[in-house]
Amino acid sequence: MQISETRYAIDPPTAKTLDTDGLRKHFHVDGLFAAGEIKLVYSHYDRMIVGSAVPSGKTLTLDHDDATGTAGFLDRRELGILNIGEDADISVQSTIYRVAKGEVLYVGKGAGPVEMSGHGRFYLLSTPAHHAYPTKLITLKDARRVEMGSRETANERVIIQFLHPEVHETCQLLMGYTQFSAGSVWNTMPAHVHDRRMEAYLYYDLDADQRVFHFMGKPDETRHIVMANEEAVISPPWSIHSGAGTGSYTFCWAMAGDNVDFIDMDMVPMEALR
Ligand SMILES: O=C[C@H](O)[C@@H](O)CC(=O)C(=O)O
Ligand SMILES: [Zn+2]
Repeated sequence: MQISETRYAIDPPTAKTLDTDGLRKHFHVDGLFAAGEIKLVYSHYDRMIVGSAVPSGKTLTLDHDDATGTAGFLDRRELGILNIGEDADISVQSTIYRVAKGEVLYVGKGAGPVEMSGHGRFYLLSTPAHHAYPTKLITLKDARRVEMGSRETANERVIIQFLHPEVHETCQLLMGYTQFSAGSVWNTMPAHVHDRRMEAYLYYDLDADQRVFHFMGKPDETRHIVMANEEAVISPPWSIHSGAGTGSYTFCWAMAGDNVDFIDMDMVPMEALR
């Protein structure tokens, strides 16, 4: 079953009036990774769709959703799929891709139905597309690694870039995940914004009894959202997106917008944060 939900784009003056429930209703995404289901959340920020598919040994097909107003889901969209579960198969245009945990399958515009099977836990990200780039399995070996942070500031981590112009060209979807050195728990601090691009995070590989405090908001009007394992959060283009975990975790980041320039960020000086 495919469940679609729409999240409208909230502006900064509205965001600052929201209480905990209001913030969660607009930005926090839970209930993903339900067994036997495809779940999709349609965000009006750059029309990114964030979702999941858990075939649970059967086959789930992503083919159509009324939300896109097209016959086929991928008629005018591209798709990135990250497997956070067991190695599993995805079939696109009669080719079967064996996707291991930590690998990303890019599916280009116009590729048709996507059949997911086995015991994968697939995280789905889709954005509008204007060109058909080839469908490709991107392995850890293909991905680009950028080391950041230090032990002293508890943010020693590696940013592993899968959908990035130097790895595999896409229309607007940029995607990868960040892993930490033992004991490092802070992501994306010093914080940044990029008003040209929105971003979505999925926190995973977090123990069930641990949480990540995810920070959002304009730099001078920050809020936090408490995140459990396998929960996602939508970051508006004007918002910081940073988090600190009470335990170890990995997170998948994905962006869409005007450019595909990963390093195009406006860094926020510490003294500007409030
Ligand atoms: O714009 C880039 C994104 O916020 C993330 O890639 C940041 C990140 O993975 C990190 O600092 O760990
Ligand atoms: Zn960012």
